[in-house]
Amino acid sequence: MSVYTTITEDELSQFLTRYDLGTLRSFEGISEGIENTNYFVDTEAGRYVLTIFEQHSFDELPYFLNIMAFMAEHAIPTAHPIADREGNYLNRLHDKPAALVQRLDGCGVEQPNVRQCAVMGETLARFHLAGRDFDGYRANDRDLSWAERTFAEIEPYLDEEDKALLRDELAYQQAQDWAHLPQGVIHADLFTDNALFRGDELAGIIDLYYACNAPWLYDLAVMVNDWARDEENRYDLERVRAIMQAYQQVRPLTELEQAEWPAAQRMAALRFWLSRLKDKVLPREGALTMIKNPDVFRQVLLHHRTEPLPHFA
Ligand SMILES: Nc1ncnc2c1ncn2[C@@H]1O[C@H](COP(=O)(O)OP(=O)(O)OP(=O)(O)O)[C@@H](O)[C@H]1O
Ligand SMILES: N[C@@H](CCO)C(=O)O
Repeated sequence: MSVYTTITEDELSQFLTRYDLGTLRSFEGISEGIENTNYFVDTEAGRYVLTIFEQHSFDELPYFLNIMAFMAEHAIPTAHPIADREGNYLNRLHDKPAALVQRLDGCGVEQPNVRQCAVMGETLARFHLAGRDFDGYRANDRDLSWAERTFAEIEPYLDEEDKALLRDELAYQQAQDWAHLPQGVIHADLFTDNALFRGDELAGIIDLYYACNAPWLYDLAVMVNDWARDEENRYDLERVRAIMQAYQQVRPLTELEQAEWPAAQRMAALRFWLSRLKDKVLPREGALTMIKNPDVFRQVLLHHRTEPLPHFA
C-alpha cells in the first residue's frame, strides 16, 4: 500500500484551483509503488497522477520534473508534468512537495515479450540521444564510490563469502575505464515496473527519480539485467538480443563500450545487490520500504562474472 499521506476531496479541490484543469471529477489512491503517495485524479480537463513526494526535498525535484517534461517534448514516451497557472511543476500539499503529471494509459508487464524488449531498447537509445540537449546536470549518487561506501557500512552484517565476493567485485570495477565511456542523461532505474504498456505499444516510462549523468552503457545494462531475466533468474538470450539490437539500430555501441559491456552488466548488478542489501540489513527508520530480495542480484552478478551476456553488435 502506498498512500502515506491521505488527502480529502476538499484539499484536492483546493489544490487544483492553482491549475487550469477545471473541477475535480474523481480521485483514488494507487496501491502500487513504494516510495511516494500516488493518486489517480480525474478533472474536467483530463486524467492525471498526483504524486506527494515522501523522500525527496523541494530542492532536488525540479531536475527530475524538468527531465520528464523535456523527454515528453522530445518524443520519448514519458508522463509530462503539469504546470500550474504560474508555470510551476512543483507545488506543496500537506507541507510536502507534490506534482501532477499526465496519466499514461497502460499497465506494467511482469515478464516482457521479445517485442516489448525491442521497444524498450529503441526507446532507451532515443532517450540517451535526446538527453544530449538537456541542460540540467546531476551527478550519479549510486556510482562506484557510493558502492564502496555502502559496502563499508554493511560489511559487519555480511557473511565471509559475500564480503569476499563484494571486495573482489569492487576491485574489478575500480580497474575499469568508466571515465572514457560515452556519457549523458540516464534513467538509471528502468526496471519492468517503470514502463507502462498497451499490448506491445509503450505508453510511457515512469519514475525518473534516479535520473542523472552517467555512462549510457550502464543504463543499458540496468535495463537488460531486469528485462531479459526470467522468474528463475536465468537470462533469455532472445530478449537480450531484442534489446541490444533495437538499441544499436539507433545508437551503435563504440568499441570501448563493446569491451566494457561485461563490466557494465556486473556494475549494474552490484548497484542493485548493494542497495537491496542495505535496505535489508539497515532499514531506513520510519520508511515503509518493502524490502526487495537482494539475492536476485547476487545471482545476476555471479552469472555475469562467469558468463557475461553478448552485446550482439
Ligand atoms: N504517469 C502515470 N500514468 C499512469 N500510471 C502511473 C503513472 N505514474 C505512476 N503510475 C501508477 O502508479 C504506480 C506507482 O507509481 P511508482 O512506481 O512511480 O511509485 P512510487 O512509489 O512513486 O515509486 P517506486 O516504484 O520507486 O516505489 C505505478 O505502478 C503505476 O501503476
Ligand atoms: N528498481 C529498484 C528499486 C527502486 O529503485 C530495485 O528493484 O531494487
